[in-house]
Amino acid sequence: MSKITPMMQQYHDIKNQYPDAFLFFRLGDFYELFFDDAELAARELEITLTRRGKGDDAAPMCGVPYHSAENYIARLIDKGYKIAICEQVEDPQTAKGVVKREVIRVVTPGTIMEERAVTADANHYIAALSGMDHDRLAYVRTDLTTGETDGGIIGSEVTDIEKALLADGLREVIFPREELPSDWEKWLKTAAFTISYEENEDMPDAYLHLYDGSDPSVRAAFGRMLHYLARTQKRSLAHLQPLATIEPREFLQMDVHTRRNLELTASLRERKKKGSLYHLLDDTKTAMGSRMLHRFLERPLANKREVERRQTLVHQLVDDMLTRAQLQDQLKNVYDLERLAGRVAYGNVNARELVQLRTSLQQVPEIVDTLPALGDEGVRLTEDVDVCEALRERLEAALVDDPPIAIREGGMIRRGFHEELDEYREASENGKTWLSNLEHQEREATGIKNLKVGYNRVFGYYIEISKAQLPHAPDHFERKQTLTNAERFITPDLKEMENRILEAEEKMEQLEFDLFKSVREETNAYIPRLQQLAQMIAYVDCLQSFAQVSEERRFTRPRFSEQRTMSLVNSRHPVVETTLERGAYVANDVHMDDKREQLLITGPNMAGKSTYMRQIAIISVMAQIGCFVPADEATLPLFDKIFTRIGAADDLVSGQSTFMVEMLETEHALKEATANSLLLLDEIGRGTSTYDGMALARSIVEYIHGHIGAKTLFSTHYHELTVLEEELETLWNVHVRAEEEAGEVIFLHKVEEGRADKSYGIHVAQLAHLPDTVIERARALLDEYENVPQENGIAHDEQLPLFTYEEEKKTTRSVKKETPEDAEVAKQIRDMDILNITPLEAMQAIGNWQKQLRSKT
Ligand SMILES: Nc1ncnc2c1ncn2[C@@H]1O[C@H](COP(=O)(O)OP(=O)(O)OP(=O)(O)O)[C@@H](O)[C@H]1O
Repeated sequence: MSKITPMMQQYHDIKNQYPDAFLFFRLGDFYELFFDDAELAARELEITLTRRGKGDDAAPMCGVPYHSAENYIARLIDKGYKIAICEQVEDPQTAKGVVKREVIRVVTPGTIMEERAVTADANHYIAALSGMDHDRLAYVRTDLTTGETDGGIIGSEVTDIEKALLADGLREVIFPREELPSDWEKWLKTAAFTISYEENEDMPDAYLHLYDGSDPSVRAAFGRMLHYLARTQKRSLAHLQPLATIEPREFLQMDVHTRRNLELTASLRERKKKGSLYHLLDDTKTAMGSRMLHRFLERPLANKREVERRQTLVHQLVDDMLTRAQLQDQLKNVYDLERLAGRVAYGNVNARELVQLRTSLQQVPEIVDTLPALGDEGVRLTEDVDVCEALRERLEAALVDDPPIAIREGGMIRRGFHEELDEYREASENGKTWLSNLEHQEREATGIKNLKVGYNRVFGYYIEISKAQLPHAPDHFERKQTLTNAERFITPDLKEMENRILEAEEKMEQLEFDLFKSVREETNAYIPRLQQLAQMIAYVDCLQSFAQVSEERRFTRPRFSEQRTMSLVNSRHPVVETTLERGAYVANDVHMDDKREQLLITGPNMAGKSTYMRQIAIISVMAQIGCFVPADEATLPLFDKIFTRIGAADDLVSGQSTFMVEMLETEHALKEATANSLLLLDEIGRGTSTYDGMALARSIVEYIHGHIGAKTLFSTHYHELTVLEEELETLWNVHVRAEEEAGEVIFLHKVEEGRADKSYGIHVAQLAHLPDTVIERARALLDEYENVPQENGIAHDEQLPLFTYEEEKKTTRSVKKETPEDAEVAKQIRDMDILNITPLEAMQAIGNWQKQLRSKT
């Protein structure tokens, strides 16, 4: 380190302060990265790695041009990295020694503001936690682009955190640097967000007004957030909004699996908006409206008054098509006020964006005038909003209609706004007129027809004469530059005018920039009012979208039942319906009340059991966000929680056995559900042996019946369970009907009372084109099983022997005698600890058993 240059010393000093970020070190027109940063960035960004210096001291280096840095930064952020941006903070021309450099901002996944890195219709959250050592944990969540902040108290288990925080768009979480509970460590390893640390959790004085609650943990989490933001952003956070305390009881609670399973905001397989309920309901006209809809879906309400408030407006908007159309037109001209306000606070808004703000404000009075047509609720929305008229007028007076993006090159400020500016402008324009007259005059005076007046950066204004005409050049022309075919001259008058023009232009640009900054400052003072306006507009946009979609798709206004009755006539799954031809979806009724709390659903594979269950949950969610629902008539309980145990698509990733996950989720549901909850359990117990599975399924149903009383839909292939209807008072059998015609199964998708008479597994296998030999053999076996005489006296259908242990033993013996190889394989299967093996190990084990069994023939 002895020969280290002062600049590299400066680099190391700064880098040491930002060990967990790429240091973008400004050197002239480039940001350079060195050492490990350089090697990693070169790999991640696929840019060339070079070296600075020679021999052993040579430092690996790579760089990106500063004018395209935003792009590279966005790519690194996307991969979860942080970037400390280190600028030259003094003029290199006048600096003594090494130019002074400072980190002006640390860009992190949760704090990036740049337009290209944020999605218009999604929030991007950064969260902070506090109170890890207690059994209650506080969180605060902020979207820095819009300034929205919420928070509250949750339990300290991973599932609690997931429920509160793991919305789509969580990009970064700030922790204190202390021991974390061990199950957290495991969870964090698979986390899709960036982890950051901040120790200080004292609420900074400047922000005290943002939290008016009294909870010390929430205050601490908010303090942690603010310190982290201050440390990384190093600028005003004036656009942060007061913290909205989230009271879980006010909302319909769903865990992460449930939200994913129901495909509320993203499709299950591809995790895309398309195919989700969000996509279906989103006919919003503004990005703010679209983001609010997303938040509605993440947190449906459990507060009836609030739901009905939304419903009332949606109802009005459905009925009053004219007002709806008017609002839609008005909303189309409203830009993203929330993010514009954020950029104003951040000091990186440009004149074009302020014009967008102005255009939006010009729409507001019309929207405010339209809303009262929607009755009392419409009027209520217009109360307390400030239409920011003075700001609108100021922006109208100050800014031209189509300003450039650059803010230092003039062309932004309207004539008549500022006297001095107008004078400079006039001077510059007069000068230009003088110049264009000059060309004409000199042509006349000299008789040179192709004489030209031109401008270049090096020589300024000049008069150009072609070589052939040179002899006619008058004496007072001073020669300045010689080209191949022409000669360029200046005159004293020309130079004087040039000075006047350039001086005026330089002053003009500086003055325009100053004026722009002062207008931006003035806008700053309106931020809270703009945010409030943005909320109102987003709300109206969201509800008009509900109304539009409800009308187009023939949704109906649901009523809420105090008696916890659910009665749906001709209900549909709104998303599946759109994937089928018009009219192909089979609508179904649902009836549940306090005498009919659990429905046991049987029916063949592919009949539509899962769809029916999801449909009920989705309709409940739609009702609780204030939207109409896909049914002819709908009465619903106001649920407090929804639990689902459907499918296993995500389970493989977590490394846990599918059955274990199923049991963990069931445990969670049984512990948390109340009589006001909705439970969807799809084929519980199918992941273990028939005997085990059926026993578990039965005891779970009994438990829900006896201890919880939640509205429950339970689908099963264990037809034996249908006898429960006789034992459990509030449990009823329903089935999805299918018919057999000429050996083919026809799915009717119709849900009817009573149990299914038959399973159609082999038909479905046939539909899936399994080899004919397999199908025929299966049919023969089925016949054989079905014809085994019944001994144990249980009332059951034709399919039962397949699932009865005693029968299985019997039939197995009748088919083939057990060999020593069979016994050995059976022992290995019995001894296997399936909770502690990977899917790959399971595959290998099956492969071995196959080998053993095949070797005996
Ligand atoms: N009501 C309906 N009307 C029309 N088509 C439907 C209806 N319900 C389901 N379907 C169609 O049937 C397919 C299978 O439905 P679903 O997955 O719900 O069956 P399932 O009974 O749960 O099957 P499995 O027991 O194999 O899981 C769906 O993808 C859908 O295309």
